Amino acid sequence: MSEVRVRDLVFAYAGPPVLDGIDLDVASGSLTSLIGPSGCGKTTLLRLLAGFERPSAGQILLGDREVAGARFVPADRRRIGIVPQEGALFPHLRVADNVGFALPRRARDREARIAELLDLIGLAGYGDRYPRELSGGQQQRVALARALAPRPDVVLLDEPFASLDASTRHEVRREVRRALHEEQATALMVTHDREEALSVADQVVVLGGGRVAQAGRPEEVYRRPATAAVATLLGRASLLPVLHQTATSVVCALGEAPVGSSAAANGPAAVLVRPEQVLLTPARAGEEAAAVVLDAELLGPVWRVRLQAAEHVVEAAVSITSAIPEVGSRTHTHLVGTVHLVPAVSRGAGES
Ligand SMILES: Nc1ncnc2c1ncn2[C@@H]1O[C@H](COP(=O)(O)OP(=O)(O)OP(=O)(O)O)[C@@H](O)[C@H]1O
Repeated sequence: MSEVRVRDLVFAYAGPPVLDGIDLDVASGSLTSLIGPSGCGKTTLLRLLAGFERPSAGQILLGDREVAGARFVPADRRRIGIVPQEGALFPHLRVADNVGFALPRRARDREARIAELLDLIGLAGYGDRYPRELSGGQQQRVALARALAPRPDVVLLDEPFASLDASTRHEVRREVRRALHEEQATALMVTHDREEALSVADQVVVLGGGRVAQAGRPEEVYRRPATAAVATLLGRASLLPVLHQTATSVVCALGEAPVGSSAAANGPAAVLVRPEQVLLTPARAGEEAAAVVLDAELLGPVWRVRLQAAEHVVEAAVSITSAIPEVGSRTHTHLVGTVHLVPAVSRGAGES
């Protein structure tokens, strides 16, 4: 499998550029998830990588091979495997023939490769079935096997789990990740789902405004987002003004916390507070406290508690095993661990 390199890629359909200077690296044998607001150009970028569109400017390299730039290699000569959202299998072909579709009919190792892939996706023995006899999750695994069969240089997955229900989704994405790793596939996956983007990938790339807003390891982009927009795209977040700052700590409406990192070295900053960082201690009768409980919503393992702290509404995640904070009650707040600072945006713009 090859690494993918994209340099200063520009693309426009008819009006202004949808992609306006994309730089991207995907290491050989790794999985990158691509996430961004709706309409930011994720699918367009996949189409450019696949060779379905020609860039207006810039370069795409698969390994050492330039496929777009000074020259243009068409889609059928790029050695790229594609896993679309759903409905990708040929309904009239059995599972084995779907998997072997891109393998030459007379190839000596055709049957062995099909068997190997069915085994890889946990569907050994399903080769004689038709797609309609499989569940949605099994169909998506077959679509992956079909994309991997000819040992492509790169695999592109366009929201491959979007049509699956929540419980199947978890299992199928774990399976797909394992299969991609076992095949040492270089893969790029578009997703709308922040949890999916963070949980399956070696690298998360966030698109916004036609460019790469941030690229990094999942934990890095979640914990140390470059901007308020990246922070809120990847998880629940409150962005609070800095009330006071020393060399090592900040004070905000929820109290004081040490600063762990900052993406706002050159200007005004906001404090990024994730719900899981906010610890609540109910105030005793008559005691002054920083926040008032507005409401609480059960999400399963945690309560999502909304608090009013000064003029800000802030979210806290309270474990189901703790006491439920009473609506209207006052509570002390404590920030767990260090906080990260992002460049301040106009009020309300980055809150979720
Ligand atoms: N064939 C097309 N012709 C003209 N404009 C298009 C075409 N396809 C997409 N666009 C526009 O290009 C922009 C990017 O679309 P794209 O589908 O790549 O975004 P996306 O990030 O994948 O969106 P979503 O998350 O909603 O699937 C959008 O504004 C879209 O309306």
